[in-house]
Amino acid sequence: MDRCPLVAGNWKMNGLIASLAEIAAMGTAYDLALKKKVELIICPPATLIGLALDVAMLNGIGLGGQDCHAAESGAHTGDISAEMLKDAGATYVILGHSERRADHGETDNIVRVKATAALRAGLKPIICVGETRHEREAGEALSVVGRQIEASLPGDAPGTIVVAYEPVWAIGTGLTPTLEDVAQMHAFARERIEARLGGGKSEDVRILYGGSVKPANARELMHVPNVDGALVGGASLTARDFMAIAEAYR
Ligand SMILES: O=C(CO)COP(=O)(O)O
Repeated sequence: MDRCPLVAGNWKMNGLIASLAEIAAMGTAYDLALKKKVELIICPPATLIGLALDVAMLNGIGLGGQDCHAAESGAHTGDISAEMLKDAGATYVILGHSERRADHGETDNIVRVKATAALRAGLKPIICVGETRHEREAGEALSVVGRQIEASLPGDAPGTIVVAYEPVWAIGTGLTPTLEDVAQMHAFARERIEARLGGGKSEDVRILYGGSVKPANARELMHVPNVDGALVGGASLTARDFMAIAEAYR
């Protein structure tokens, strides 16, 4: 088992050309010693991927998209294919984020088909799963996430895929699960990923925690067993906060 931790910034629908200065500042703080400890990527809005490429590459920071269409090209106004993201310079793509599941009705089936498209294009999918507050309170968190893993991951996916556990109630709220709950969920997720992919591949799959990761809680969350990094929303918008989170791995 040799999983390099991954800290990924999800900028969601935030970021203008001026925001590229934050990526440049992240690069300044991402020194050689830290590069050996943790991989960093930023998933800006698609409008910025091409523009961010030079500054990101120069600094060893990767880029990802936030969604893709299942088809390679065609009559799908407003959509972007995995091949287009790859062409623009992305190496990852976030899929099945709870905001897309809620805003765009994305089901596990849709997420799985998109993940297959991402792999076809040579992108690493970051597949998001996580229970709602209602589901957690009903004692269904594990079963919901187990089902999402089973149905959202392509069964033949390689160990290079990434899974992000993001409890919906922890996103943008400042709330986080207890460290015990995170440990339980991540261990369970790895079991379910193994059941889905087989062949010991789950040992290579990085399982990120997401939901109100901040500089103040990053260190303890990132050191929970089976937590292989973070998917960061709000705190990824500034170099100061994002790099303070990455420092948890120094
Ligand atoms: O949804 C998230 C990342 O994908 C988490 O967002 P916050 O870090 O803002 O809670």
